[in-house]
Amino acid sequence: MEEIGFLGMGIMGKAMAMNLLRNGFKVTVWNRTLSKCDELKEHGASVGESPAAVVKKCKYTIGMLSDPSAALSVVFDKKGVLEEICSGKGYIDMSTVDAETSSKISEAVKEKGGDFLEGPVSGSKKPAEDGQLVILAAGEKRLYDEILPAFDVLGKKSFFLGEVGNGAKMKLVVNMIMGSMMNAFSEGLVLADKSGLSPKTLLDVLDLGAIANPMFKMKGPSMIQNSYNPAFPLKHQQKDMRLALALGDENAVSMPIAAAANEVFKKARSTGLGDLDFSAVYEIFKVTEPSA
Ligand SMILES: NC(=O)C1=CN([C@@H]2O[C@H](COP(=O)(O)OP(=O)(O)OC[C@H]3O[C@@H](n4cnc5c(N)ncnc54)[C@H](OP(=O)(O)O)[C@@H]3O)[C@@H](O)[C@H]2O)C=CC1
Ligand SMILES: O=CC(=O)O
Repeated sequence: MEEIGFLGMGIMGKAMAMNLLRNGFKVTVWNRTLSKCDELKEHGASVGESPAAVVKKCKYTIGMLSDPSAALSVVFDKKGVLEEICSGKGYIDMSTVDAETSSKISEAVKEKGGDFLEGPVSGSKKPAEDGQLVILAAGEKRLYDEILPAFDVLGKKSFFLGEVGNGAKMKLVVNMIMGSMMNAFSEGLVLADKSGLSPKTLLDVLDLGAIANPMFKMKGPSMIQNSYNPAFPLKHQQKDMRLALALGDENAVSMPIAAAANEVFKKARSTGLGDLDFSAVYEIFKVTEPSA
């Protein structure tokens, strides 16, 4: 397969690029904070000096950026993707963004003759390291077919969902549910504790019943030890709730549960928990109001 460019060496980008390298792909990486490319370089990656330089060198370039403004910035800014994208090249944005952001990027790339695919992923740091992501692609089907060998390394399953925006929307729906679940889970852990039950026993009970799931199983034990090493940063989960609520607004869908969960994530961000794992929202539920 052709050399792959990779923009964004955050938690996910680094794990994904490393995985491609491990599986024999030639990879050229770029990150705004250049030092985050060092480890990749030690494992055989080349380093590009700008997104434009990476796109110039590679037939396919993947972006994995924090949010809509970062995703737009690497494409539209000086020395961005648009300066070098052209016919015969493809840009694949795997960041979690809204459909409007994705469409803006798609239109600009297509105007230059390039192909565009969105491919947000479900699954966190560990699935990214293990090539077990779920890829929610949409956009140019030809590019999807061409990039599939790389997707097969990055993920356990890829979906092609049709027109640009459908991948973004699917990802936001999934993360809206996940964020609401994390709030309910946190509330339950606190309720168990305050009513004299063992949170650890609650985890065991949950894991044997109909609402057992990998997220409770993976996050629960570290949460009850107040440990929130970031796999999925809380600030990104709050961004996803915000974007999902906007999607609800557009479609006149009432979302009281997600809206309440978003408020708690906002509170967590405002108290300095944004860079911790999203499970740190548990800390907000633990705070007891002073009695009158
Ligand atoms: N972590 C997870 O479990 C998952 C995350 N996602 C999504 O994947 C995306 C990346 O997440 P994750 O890796 O965790 O995030 P990180 O915060 O670890 O990394 C964010 C990346 O975006 C870059 N960035 C931020 N702002 C800009 C900017 N203005 N210009 C250029 N680059 C910028 C950062 O560069 P710098 O190093 O210079 O700050 C960094 O490379 C997000 O959209 C997230 O919602 C999806 C599934 C799971
Ligand atoms: O977006 C986060 C995830 O775990 O999926």
